[in-house]
Amino acid sequence: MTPAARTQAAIELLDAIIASARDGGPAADTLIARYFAQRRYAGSKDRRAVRTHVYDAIRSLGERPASGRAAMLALAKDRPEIAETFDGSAHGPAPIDAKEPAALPGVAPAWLMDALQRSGLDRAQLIALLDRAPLDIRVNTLMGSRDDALAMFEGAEPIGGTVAGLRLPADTPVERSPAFEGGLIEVQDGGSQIVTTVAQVAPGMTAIDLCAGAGGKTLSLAALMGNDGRIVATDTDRARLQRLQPRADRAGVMIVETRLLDPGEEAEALADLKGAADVVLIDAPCSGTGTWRRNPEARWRLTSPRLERLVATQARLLDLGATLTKPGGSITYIVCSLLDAEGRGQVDAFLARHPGWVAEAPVVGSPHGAGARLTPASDGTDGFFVARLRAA
Ligand SMILES: C[S@@+](CC[C@H](N)C(=O)[O-])C[C@H]1O[C@@H](n2cnc3c(N)ncnc32)[C@H](O)[C@@H]1O
Repeated sequence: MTPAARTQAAIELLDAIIASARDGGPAADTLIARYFAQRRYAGSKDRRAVRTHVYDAIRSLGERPASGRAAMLALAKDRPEIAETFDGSAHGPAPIDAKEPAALPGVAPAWLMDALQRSGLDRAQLIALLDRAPLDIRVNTLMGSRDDALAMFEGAEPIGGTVAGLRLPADTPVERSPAFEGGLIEVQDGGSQIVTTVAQVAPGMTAIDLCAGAGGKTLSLAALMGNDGRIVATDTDRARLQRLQPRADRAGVMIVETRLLDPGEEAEALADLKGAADVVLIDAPCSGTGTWRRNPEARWRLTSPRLERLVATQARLLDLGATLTKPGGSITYIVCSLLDAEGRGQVDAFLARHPGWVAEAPVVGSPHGAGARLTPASDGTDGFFVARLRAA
């Protein structure tokens, strides 16, 4: 592909990503994969270059742009080599008209910037939300040690604050490595590993991972429990939950059972586990403002009504967690968002609704309200809020 054709491809992809963000369609990565699956003539260098254009544009624009062309015009303003590709050639974009509007640079939509600033993030922390995420893995201590894995990956470095985390050079082909195929490692952000330790699970416990998804944190819990005890992993998303068991098998995890929940009828499906859990982990569905490093277009998707629905679901899941916890047991509440409505405020509201419960300050990240927070700027991880709650 010529440089102009690469710019045109980025414009087309950005049009699809903008529409998908507006209409609740697939993620940018999925759309990029589909686009190139239909264009086999594009080589790996073309694909990489187009992808870089697309993500550079997404990262640089806070508000959802009007079109892919407006987004690429914004990039072209500071990058003469991109401006030159608007050359009207056969497969390239039409020349730039001086009066054409370009999208405006920014970190996030104005309403979200306000909400994040009110949640205590300063400008440097806001900008760091859009850094490029590093490649982190968790060593499965059921299969081997961190030193075993260190020896298998050139340039690997332990992640501070984790017991089994390693940071790898970008582009390390992790999923094709023998360590991955043999279950010694999983791809997992260092922050995810750190917040899971707040649950303080131990061998022999009964844990409920209420929003287990495909099991990233479930497998962490199982390793921390030494594969001894019981973990009930639940979710309302069948496709995600179905991915958990094969991952558990690969990781040698024997103590997990999965249970699919119907939205709104979670309590009925868990009636037999009332008061049974030493630990309930609630890795709640959230706006994902802490994971923009990986999904920067997510900030074009979020709306205020969607955030309100998420906050209501989180409150309902916390109340359900309280019924599942045994006397003296605890809830660990996690969101990969830095909005107080989903974190600090959510926990304050829980404590007000449940006078018998107290918050125990987690010893990770920085204290934030009754919990703690990790941020890309301060911790070099995705952004998280985590709190540990116990029936007094
Ligand atoms: C942040 S993700 C969980 C990620 C997962 N724990 C991990 O570490 O990979 C939140 C999950 O909550 C699930 N969820 C949404 N509503 C739910 C509900 N009412 N009950 C249980 N899970 C729900 C979503 O399907 C999603 O998988």
